[in-house]
Amino acid sequence: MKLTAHAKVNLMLHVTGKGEDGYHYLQSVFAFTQFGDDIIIGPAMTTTIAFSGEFANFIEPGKDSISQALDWYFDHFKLAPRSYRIEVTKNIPVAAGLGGGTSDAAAVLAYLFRHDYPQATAAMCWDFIKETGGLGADVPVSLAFHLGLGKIFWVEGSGREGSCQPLKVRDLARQFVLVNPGVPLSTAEVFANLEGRFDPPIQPPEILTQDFLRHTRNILQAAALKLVPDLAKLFMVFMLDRSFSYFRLSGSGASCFAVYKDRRRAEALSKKLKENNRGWWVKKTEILWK
Ligand SMILES: C[C@](O)(CO)[C@H](O)COP(=O)(O)OP(=O)(O)OC[C@H]1O[C@@H](n2ccc(N)nc2=O)[C@H](O)[C@@H]1O
Ligand SMILES: Nc1ncnc2c1ncn2[C@@H]1O[C@H](COP(=O)(O)OP(=O)(O)OP(=O)(O)O)[C@@H](O)[C@H]1O
Repeated sequence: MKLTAHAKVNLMLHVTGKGEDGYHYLQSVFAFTQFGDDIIIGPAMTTTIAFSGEFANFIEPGKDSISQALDWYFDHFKLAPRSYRIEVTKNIPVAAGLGGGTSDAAAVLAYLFRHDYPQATAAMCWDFIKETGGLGADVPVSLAFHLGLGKIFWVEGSGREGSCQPLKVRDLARQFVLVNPGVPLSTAEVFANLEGRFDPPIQPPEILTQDFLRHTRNILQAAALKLVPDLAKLFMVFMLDRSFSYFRLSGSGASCFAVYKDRRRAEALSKKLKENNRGWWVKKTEILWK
C-alpha cells in the first residue's frame, strides 16, 4: 500500500499564553500540501523501517516517529503487535517547521486504524485523535487530516488535546512556494526564544478567507530569525517580489512560504530562487482544500 505523508504549513500561528507544563497555547490554521513523504507499507515477518531520499540521513535509526507510533498504537488498543515492512522516501526537510516526522507517524496511524476499524464513525475517529497528543503536539491535527476528517483546520490549545476543527474556506490562494534556508531548527529552542507580548485570543473564522489571514501573523517569526540570521535574506527576497498574496514562516521554521493565486507566478519565483540560492531547498506545491 502506498501512502503520502503530507507536509503541513501553519497559515497563521498565534500564541495566547503558556501552561505550567511549559507548553504554549496556540491558535493556528493548519493546511497540508500536495507535496510530502512517500511511504510504502505492507505486512512482513519482522518490522523494518527504511528511509531513503534527500533527507533520509537526518533520521536517527530506531528513533524515528513511525517506530514510536507503531509501539504506541498496539499498546493503546491492546492489540497483538503486527510486523510491517515500511519504506519512507524522505522528501520533507527535517526539523523544518513542515511537520514531516509528525506526518509520517499520522499517515501510518491512519492506515492502521482504517485497517483495524474499517467501520469507525467520525465520532470514533475523533476519540482516537484525542488520544494521540502524547506522540507530539501536531499529531492529532495531522491524524485528523490523514483520516479524511477535513483539509484545513483551526487548532486551539497546546495541540496535544486534539482540539481542532475543520474550517470552511473561500477564495484562498493555493499556490505555495516553500523555501528552507538549509538550517535545521529545534521547535523547543524557538519557543524558548519567544519574547514580547502574547497574542490576544481571537474567534476562529466561520469561513477562512485571505482577508482573515492578512490580519494574523506567525508569532514565532522573530525568534526563528534570531536563531537563523540567513532568514533575513530570504525575507528580503520575498519582500522584493511583490507578486504574491503574502509570505510567512511555517510553524517554528526555518521553512517559509510565499502564497500565490497564480500558478505560473509561483513557478517563476520557485525557478528564480533555485537558480540564485544554492543551499536553499525550494519546492513549488499547492495546499489541499477540497
Ligand atoms: C509549533 C508547531 O510547529 C506548530 O505547528 C507545533 O505545534 C510543534 O509541534 P511538534 O513539533 O509536534 O512539537 P512537540 O514535539 O510536541 O514539542 C516540541 C517542543 O516545542 C515546545 N512546544 C510545542 C508545542 C506547543 N504548543 N508549545 C510548546 O512550547 C515545547 O518546548 C516542546 O517540548
Ligand atoms: N520520520 C521522521 N521524519 C522527520 N523527522 C523525524 C522522524 N522521526 C523522528 N524525527 C526527528 O524529529 C525531529 C523533528 O523533525 P520534524 O521534521 O518532524 O519536525 P519539524 O519540522 O520541527 O516539525 P514541526 O513543524 O512540527 O515543528 C528531528 O529531530 C528528527 O530527527
